[in-house]
Amino acid sequence: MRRVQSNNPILEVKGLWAGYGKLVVVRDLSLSLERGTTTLILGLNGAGKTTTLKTIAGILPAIKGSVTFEGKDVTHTPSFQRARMGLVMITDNPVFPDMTVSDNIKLAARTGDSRVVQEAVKYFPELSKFLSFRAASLSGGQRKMLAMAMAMVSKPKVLLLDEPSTGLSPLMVSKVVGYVKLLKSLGITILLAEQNPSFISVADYVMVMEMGRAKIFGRAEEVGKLEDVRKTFFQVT
Ligand SMILES: Nc1ncnc2c1ncn2[C@@H]1O[C@H](COP(=O)(O)OP(=O)(O)OP(=O)(O)O)[C@@H](O)[C@H]1O
Repeated sequence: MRRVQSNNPILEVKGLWAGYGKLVVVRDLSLSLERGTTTLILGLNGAGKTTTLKTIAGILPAIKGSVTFEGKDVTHTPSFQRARMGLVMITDNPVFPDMTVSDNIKLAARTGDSRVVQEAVKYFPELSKFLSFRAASLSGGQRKMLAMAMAMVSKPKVLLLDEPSTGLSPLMVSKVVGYVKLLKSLGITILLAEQNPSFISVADYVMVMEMGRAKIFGRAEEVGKLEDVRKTFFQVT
C-alpha cells in the first residue's frame, strides 16, 4: 500500500530508531501527520507503539532519525518543551489521584480559572457529577473521560494517545471512541496507538506496526478491509 504524503505536515517523523539502552525496539519508522487528521497506529502487544509515541513526545531519546513539529526540528527538545509547544502525550494514567476532578482540569489547563472546568463539562457533561470528588475515587472509564477532558483543555495541537481502551468494557470502549471523535472535531491532530480495531472508525489513516516496523500505511477505510488486518485484529478467519 502506498504511503500517503502530506504537503504541509504538522508532525513529521523520519527514519526513527528508538528503544531502551542497547535494546532497539523501533526501526526506521517514518510518518507524517496532516493537520486536523487522526492517525491510528495499530499493533499487537510489544509491537513498539508506546515506544514510538514516547519517543515522538521526547519522553525517550531517539537513537536515530528526526522528529519535526510545525517545521521545527524537535528531536532533541525536552518533553516538557514539546508539550508547551503543543505536542502533548497522554500516558497511561495522567490523572493526579489526590486532587479533585475540578483541580485536575485546572491543572491541565494551567489556570486557576473555573471557567475552564465549565468548558470541560460542556463537552463531557457526565463529569459534572464528579467535580468535587478525588480523582482516585473514579472508575477506570471515568478516569479515561477525565484524561480526555484534561487533554482537551490543555489545547494541544498534536495529541499522542496511548491505548485509551486498555482495561475497559466493550461499552466503555465505544464511549472512548466517541471521546476521540470529539477531540478530533475540535481540530486537534491525533496520533493514537491501539490494538483494538474499533478505533479504525475514527481514524483517517492507519499504520499497522509489527516488530517495531511500519508494515502497512494507508487510508483507514482501505486498511480496515485488508485480509491480514481482519485476521489479526478482528479475529476473522
Ligand atoms: N522500559 C523498558 N525497558 C526495556 N524494554 C522495554 C521497556 N518498555 C518496553 N520494552 C520492550 O519494548 C518492546 C515494545 O514495547 P512497547 O511497549 O513499545 O509495545 P506496545 O506495542 O506499546 O505494546 P503493548 O500494546 O503491550 O503496550 C517490548 O518487547 C517490550 O518488552
